[in-house]
Amino acid sequence: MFSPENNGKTLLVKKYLGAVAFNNITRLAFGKRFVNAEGIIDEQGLEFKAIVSNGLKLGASLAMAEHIPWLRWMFPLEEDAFAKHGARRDRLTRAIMDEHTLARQTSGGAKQHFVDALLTLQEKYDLSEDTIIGLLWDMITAGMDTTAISVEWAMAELIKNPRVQQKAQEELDSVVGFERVMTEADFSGLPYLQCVAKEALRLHPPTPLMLPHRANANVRVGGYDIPKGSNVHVNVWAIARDPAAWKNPLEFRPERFLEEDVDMKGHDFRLLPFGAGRRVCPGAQLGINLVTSMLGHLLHHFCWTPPEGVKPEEIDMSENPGLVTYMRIPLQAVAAPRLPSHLYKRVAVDI
Ligand code: HEM
Repeated sequence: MFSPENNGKTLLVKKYLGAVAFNNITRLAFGKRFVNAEGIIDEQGLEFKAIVSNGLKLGASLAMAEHIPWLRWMFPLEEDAFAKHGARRDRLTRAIMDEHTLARQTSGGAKQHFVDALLTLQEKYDLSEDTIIGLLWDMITAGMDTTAISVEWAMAELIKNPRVQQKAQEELDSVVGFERVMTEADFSGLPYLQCVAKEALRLHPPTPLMLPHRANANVRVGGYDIPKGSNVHVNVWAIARDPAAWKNPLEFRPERFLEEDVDMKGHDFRLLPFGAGRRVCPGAQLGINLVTSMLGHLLHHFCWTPPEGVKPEEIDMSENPGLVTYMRIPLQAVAAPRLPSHLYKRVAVDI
């Protein structure tokens, strides 16, 4: 993002967010960056990306067949394609798992990545290899797009609302300053930034209908009879915009959460971007941290404005319908650096 050729240029924001979210999740799950310091993706990374996008494609066809039964004939279950996809995914994951097992054997200790945690606990909890592969891919598919989408919507709101952007930047400047970059340890001193992330997740939950739940008994909820076996979707998007629950619900105003601390991890039913109950998102806190971290870095490092000739209020905020809700028109913006140049260099990290 910070390179002379990007100066004053209109950037497709999601291209960068996708790359960061990909790195975040692969580092957490596998302790691996598949992208080098020059932004070049290696062979394993290309295979990884291809598997992710193929999985999304197959998942979408499955969802269609599942939810619109009378259209099922149009989306025949491609069993062959699923089997091939599974085999490809397992091959790559096994290779990475073997690398980790070897590394643990040679170093004598366990590295702190999700794959190491699972492999170290394999015997104790009787986890099969298939279960470990399944858990790793749950984390990857559930954690990558959700975080990138949330940040894209948040950035659109921040460009539409320069007052909020400036206020978040002033907080970052006073807490982090101009001589270093933000770290997770700064979060507790950045309450406004945290409220910005929360307000973005209120107005733009990336999974607006959560995940489908199936009623395992006949129940009555809010006066509606739900027969056993029904698929139930909870519209958390609509609840978070309900004027009966929120003052000026359509306004992007992070201050509302400084005035009233509303839980967003399943305890306050007005705000449920991560769902609630037994199947609540297990990655909620990680998701919040990743979104806060991406937003903090983007705001500390750059001032964001719409492309030349576009007014902030003209940014298209319509949604692309789907299980996960992308912006229909991907956000484009201009990023002006605001820190000394040495703070934009990539730093090698021990992963
Ligand atoms: C902003 C980021 C995220 C949002 C908004 C989000 C939202 C959600 C929602 C709404 C559900 C369904 C809950 C329900 O139906 O009750 C869910 C499930 C899940 N999420 Fe997340 N998520 C995020 C990030 C993550 C991350 C980072 C991970 C893991 C690394 C993760 C892992 C999962 C898993 C494994 C499930 C399925 C849980 C189950 O079915 O028992 N999520 N998420």
